[in-house]
Amino acid sequence: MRTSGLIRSAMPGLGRALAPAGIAGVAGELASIGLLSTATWLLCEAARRPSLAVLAVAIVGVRALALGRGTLRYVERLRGHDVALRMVAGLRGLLFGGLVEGRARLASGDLLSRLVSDVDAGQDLLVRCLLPGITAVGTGAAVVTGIAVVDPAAGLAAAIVVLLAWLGPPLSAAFVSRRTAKRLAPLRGELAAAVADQLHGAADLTAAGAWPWLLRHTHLLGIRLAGNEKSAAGPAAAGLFLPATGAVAVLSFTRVTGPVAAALAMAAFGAVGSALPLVDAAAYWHRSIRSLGRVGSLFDVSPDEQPKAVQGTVRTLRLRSVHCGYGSGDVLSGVDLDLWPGRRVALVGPSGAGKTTLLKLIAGQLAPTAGTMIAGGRPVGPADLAASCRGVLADSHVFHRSVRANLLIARPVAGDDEVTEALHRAGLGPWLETLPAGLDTVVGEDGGRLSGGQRQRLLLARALLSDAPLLVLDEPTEGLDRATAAEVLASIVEATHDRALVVATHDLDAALFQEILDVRDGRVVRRESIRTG
Ligand SMILES: Nc1ncnc2c1ncn2[C@@H]1O[C@H](COP(=O)(O)OP(=O)(O)OP(=O)(O)O)[C@@H](O)[C@H]1O
Repeated sequence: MRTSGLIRSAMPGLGRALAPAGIAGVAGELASIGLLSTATWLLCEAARRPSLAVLAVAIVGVRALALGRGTLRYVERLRGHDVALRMVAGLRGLLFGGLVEGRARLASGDLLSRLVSDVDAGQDLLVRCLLPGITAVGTGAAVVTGIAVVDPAAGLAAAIVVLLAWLGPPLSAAFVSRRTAKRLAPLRGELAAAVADQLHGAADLTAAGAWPWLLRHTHLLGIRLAGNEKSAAGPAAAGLFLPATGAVAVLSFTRVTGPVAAALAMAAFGAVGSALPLVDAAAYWHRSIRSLGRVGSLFDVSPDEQPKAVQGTVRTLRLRSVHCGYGSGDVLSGVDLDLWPGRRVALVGPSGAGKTTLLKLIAGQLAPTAGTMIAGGRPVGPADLAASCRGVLADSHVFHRSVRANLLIARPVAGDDEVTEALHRAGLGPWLETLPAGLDTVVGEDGGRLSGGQRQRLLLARALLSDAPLLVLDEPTEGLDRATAAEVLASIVEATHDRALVVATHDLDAALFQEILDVRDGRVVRRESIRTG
């Protein structure tokens, strides 16, 4: 999806919503420049000892402008951030809605943290780019017009410097930031990794006496980073001379003299100064547009990946000659598999053979690169499978919430008795009885307060509680002793007699399955059908 379309969908009527903030921004900046000019005029005029009445008007003007400046800036910040936060909320809603409905997908390399910061970049685009842009252009145009009304020659001089300030430093900042961004990002990453190494490996470094080497490496990285950041700040530093240039240009060309000339010079100083935030805006513009482009690309789901009009959920699945991988070549080649309610299939084979990859394909987490996937006589895509399949996979997440909340994610309407039964079936009954807070026990970030085996079985209980017709389990009894593992697996098979079950295991109890697929190097090399009673 294009960035402009993404923004329009996330926040319809953005222009209208942003207008009050833009107007307040320009008015606030004009009040600030008016204050500077009036105060300058007042000081110069006071030296001539005019009547008190003349000065009194200017003094009231200064007070009013000072009050107006603060109030208008407050309104601009309030309105601007309100619109920006609403837009970010809209972007999140759009993205999560798209993910749920299969109109968007996360590429496998998308880290959650990057996704969050990419969405937040929408806020920067409004608050740090668009609003400063509107304020700078509106203020500059209004002040130059004002100066030209008093003295056209001074107006022309001011216009040239203002134009220079609008274009020169921002364009060179955009150019420099584009060039340095390529060097800065890896340098920052390297520095962060070196600092993390020092923190986590402190004991080993001390024991090995390797501190001096790593400290020197970190120090050199810091120096290189500072050097690059300094050159990135060049255009902003050069821009600081421009306001004074504007004032001098007006004083050089104006035909008016005395306090009015000083006031005009200060007005030009302020108008050029109002363009300085454009330097930051230009740097942020590039970054924000790239971030939003990445968010938009998540919506570029090919027609094959979009949910098809399958009637109901996928209950039977036929894979024929399916190939699939992680973007750098196929891991699975030419896999055939048939699933239907009550079908129990075991995947066996050496580590790295492709068992998990096949489970991810069935769960709709990976798209096939070739072959067909048919359900109910129609072709289906990953989104259809994702809606019909639950399971236990290595990257399944445990939420920092209670045991109950972690299970109810699978079926929010389930009662406590069903939740407890699922936990018992997954072999967590004895553990549950030891918990003082029972189902209300909070399990820690990603199940950090659970042992590896307990975490795995909590995920298993969640999958069992769901009413998904397809279940995929990756080593569901890992970490259990043989007797308990056999008991848990038998209980799973009994609980899922009306669904299709695919289990990847290194610890096979053949009697529980109807078909065993031996996977090696991404191919099914042997297929054994077990006759069950
Ligand atoms: N996220 C990934 N990105 C790229 N390659 C991957 C990814 N996950 C797995 N692979 C590769 O795919 C191949 C199959 O891995 P997979 O996890 O499916 O094997 P497995 O049979 O489940 O192994 P194990 O029994 O150890 O879990 C391996 O060569 C692995 O390196």
